[in-house]
Amino acid sequence: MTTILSVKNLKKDFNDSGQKAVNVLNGISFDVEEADFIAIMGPSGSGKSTLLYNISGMDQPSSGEVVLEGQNIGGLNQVELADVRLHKFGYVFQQPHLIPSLTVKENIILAASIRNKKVDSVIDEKAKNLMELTGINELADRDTMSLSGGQAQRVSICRSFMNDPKLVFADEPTGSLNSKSSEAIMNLFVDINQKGSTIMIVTHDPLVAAKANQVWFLLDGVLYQKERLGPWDKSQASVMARKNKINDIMSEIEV
Ligand SMILES: Nc1ncnc2c1ncn2[C@@H]1O[C@H](COP(=O)(O)OP(=O)(O)OP(=O)(O)O)[C@@H](O)[C@H]1O
Repeated sequence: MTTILSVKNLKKDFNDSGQKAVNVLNGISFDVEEADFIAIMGPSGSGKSTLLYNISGMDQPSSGEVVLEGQNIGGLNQVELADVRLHKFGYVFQQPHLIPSLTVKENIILAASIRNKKVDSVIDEKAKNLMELTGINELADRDTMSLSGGQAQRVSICRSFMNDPKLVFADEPTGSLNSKSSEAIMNLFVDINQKGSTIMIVTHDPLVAAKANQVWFLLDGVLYQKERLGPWDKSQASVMARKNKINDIMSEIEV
């Protein structure tokens, strides 16, 4: 197994206008291995999104280390960090944040085109393959304002995979979708993970978390429990067993 990301004694405090510091992450350590698919769960306010932002270069931890492929990204300047975000990480948020004046395909290739300074055939081919994989190739020239929530989220997933990210971070990617679209998006993540991508996803939904290989539970800013679920198996019995296991742990920590 190859470790991609190593997090050591990560702490995050927020200081609100001179008031007492709020300790949100209280010393979290873990390793993420290549092709892991990790769901992060925990009660509201336990620090899930804060953890995701602080390990993905979107925010600066108060202390501790985030080591990506042997490099401590805390030691990077803003330009170097932006480079890591652009080339090594992919992001999917609850809201897809697409650019309304661009088509589906233009949204997908924008960052890659800026990086390469032109739209070359490699970028074009890559976008086509991703649209094919996510089932939106027929929407390539569509105005993004006319997309359903599930379609828009597929566009944002394609966009996040254009740079072949080492690690994809997703914060409640199904949070604004109905259950059918949510399941389709999660099946897509399973598919992508089975092709070798490494994924960390924050969710409140046990059915969403059930598709991951591991579920990590946060409580009061510490990693309370890591549960290995193993490879995804879509049989009804397996789905129910995974969901029940997750619910049991959640009810234990939500008391
Ligand atoms: N920028 C900030 N300034 C001050 N406090 C913050 C900031 N961001 C988050 N917090 C606080 O940190 C705590 C954890 O927030 P976070 O959003 O990480 O929790 P969460 O587990 O993702 O919650 P939820 O499930 O409700 O989305 C909360 O008490 C929140 O108010």
